[in-house]
Amino acid sequence: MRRAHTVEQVRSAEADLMARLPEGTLMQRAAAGLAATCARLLPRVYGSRVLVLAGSGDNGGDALYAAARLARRGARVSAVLLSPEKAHAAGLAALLAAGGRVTADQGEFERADLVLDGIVGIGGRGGLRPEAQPFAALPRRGRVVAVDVPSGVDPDTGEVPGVALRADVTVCFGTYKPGLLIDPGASYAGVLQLVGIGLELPPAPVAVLQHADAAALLPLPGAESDKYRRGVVGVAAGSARYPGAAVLAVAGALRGGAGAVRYAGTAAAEVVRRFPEALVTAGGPAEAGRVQAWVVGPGSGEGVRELLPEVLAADVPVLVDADGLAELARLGPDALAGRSAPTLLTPHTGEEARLLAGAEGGAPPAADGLAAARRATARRLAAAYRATVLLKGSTTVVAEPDGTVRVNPTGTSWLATAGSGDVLSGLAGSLMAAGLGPLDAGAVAAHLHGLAGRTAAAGAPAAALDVAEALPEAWRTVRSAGAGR
Ligand SMILES: NC(=O)C1=CN([C@@H]2O[C@H](COP(=O)(O)OP(=O)(O)OC[C@H]3O[C@@H](n4cnc5c(N)ncnc54)[C@H](OP(=O)(O)O)[C@@H]3O)[C@@H](O)[C@H]2O)[C@@H](O)CC1
Ligand SMILES: Nc1ncnc2c1ncn2[C@@H]1O[C@H](COP(=O)(O)OP(=O)(O)O)[C@@H](O)[C@H]1O
Ligand SMILES: [K+]
Repeated sequence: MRRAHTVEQVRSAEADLMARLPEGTLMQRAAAGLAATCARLLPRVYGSRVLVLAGSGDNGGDALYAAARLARRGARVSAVLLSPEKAHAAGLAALLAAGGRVTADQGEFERADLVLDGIVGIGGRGGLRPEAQPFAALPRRGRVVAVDVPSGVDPDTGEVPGVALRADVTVCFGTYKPGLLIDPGASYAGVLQLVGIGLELPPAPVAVLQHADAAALLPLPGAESDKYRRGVVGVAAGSARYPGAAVLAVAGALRGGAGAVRYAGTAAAEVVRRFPEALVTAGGPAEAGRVQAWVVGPGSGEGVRELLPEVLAADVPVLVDADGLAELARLGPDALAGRSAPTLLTPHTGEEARLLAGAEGGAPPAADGLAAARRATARRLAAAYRATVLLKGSTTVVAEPDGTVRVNPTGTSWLATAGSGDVLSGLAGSLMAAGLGPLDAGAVAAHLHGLAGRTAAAGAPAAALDVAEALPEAWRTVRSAGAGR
């Protein structure tokens, strides 16, 4: 699991540790790890051109000390001081003593084999200041290594409020920061490299599943399993007008680990024609038979008005998507008040805006603003509805009402294709029926769905059904990393 901590948590852990260690120890640990990564990125250190962009704080100090280490190994290092009078004095002295020099020539950025972005780290607020902005637009020959955080990215939220410097690699200290894992910030961070500096940290508020974590959560049949014990998922989706959504949700549900898929609704004929293994009824959910979780809403159309309350009244986990979310926004959070089983809501930002308006009153907030602050708004929505929220889009965020967040970076923008969300709902509902809680089900579903999107697209457009058909391959990829399960 990749775990991320907030700036406040990092500062507090840092203060505890610094009180016990000689001054400067942490910065030396950080600089040593940073220099080692830089050395690995260069074909050889001796003779390489390294440029340091150093801001006014300890982030600049880390970069200057690391550069001094590279200079001692023969690198040709220069430093641009963005606030010369406030540059980290000891770090600068170390660099100069190792043969580095100060420059004001921005052209060195383009000629460098490696650039160290030490402009600003976890002390940064707002985008790059004017004196640093030109670097973001310059062509580059070498690689840019961000120190702790790409400068201009909000470390806690991943927001990029102005201009930020795009990195090829980010070397972060002590723990990942949420802004490195959540878009748009994540897309500026490149490859992440964690350097341990000995911090003792509290439980992480944000985590990202790795393949092995997802593998450990996958519901696998045991020797004694039968289809009912594996869990049965019910899908109440589609309508005469939108039968395809039912087919796609069932396609996802069949690849989610439940032992059987029941479908209830007016698209029963289309579903069974495409998937003879589905157990279908053209009636309502009450006629479907027992299930361990319901998926409701994709393509349900106006019928959702009767459907949603009926499904929500069932004492099993329920996933609400698409038209179900529009209806829930109309009813407001009270519609979930009587439920004791988990509820998982799977909005994109447009649906999220309507749900927030349904809870908080007023007009729906602008979707652009919600997309830029994904962690905060997913948590706000989860708290308002007291339900787990899976916010779709570039990096999917799964948030619990208590504020716990998992983010998923496995997806690709090729998934932005009609119907791929229906596949995701079927998949996540199936995982809930197989026994996963809503946070795990949402995170594992997003993980598998993202991988399947990559396999299905592989550089060319993929249709939603292709994504569903690539899910078994995603399971195998995840399981092969899960050490023999
Ligand atoms: N925590 C740890 O465990 C360890 C932390 N370590 C390192 O320390 C780093 C944090 O250092 P830090 O606290 O000195 O803050 P930092 O990010 O350098 O900013 C400093 C100043 O920059 C300014 N500024 C603000 N916004 C700006 C902007 N947008 N663009 C430009 N400038 C901006 C503002 O000053 P101002 O100019 O406003 O006076 C602010 O006070 C951390 O990221 C890690 O690298 C490691 O050494 C070891 C252990
Ligand atoms: N830019 C993107 N990067 C990664 N994944 C994306 C992006 N845009 C959309 N997706 C994913 O594609 C799926 C689209 O779902 P949704 O918007 O509900 O579409 P539909 O309603 O047509 O099925 C979601 O899983 C979402 O996370
Ligand atoms: K930085």
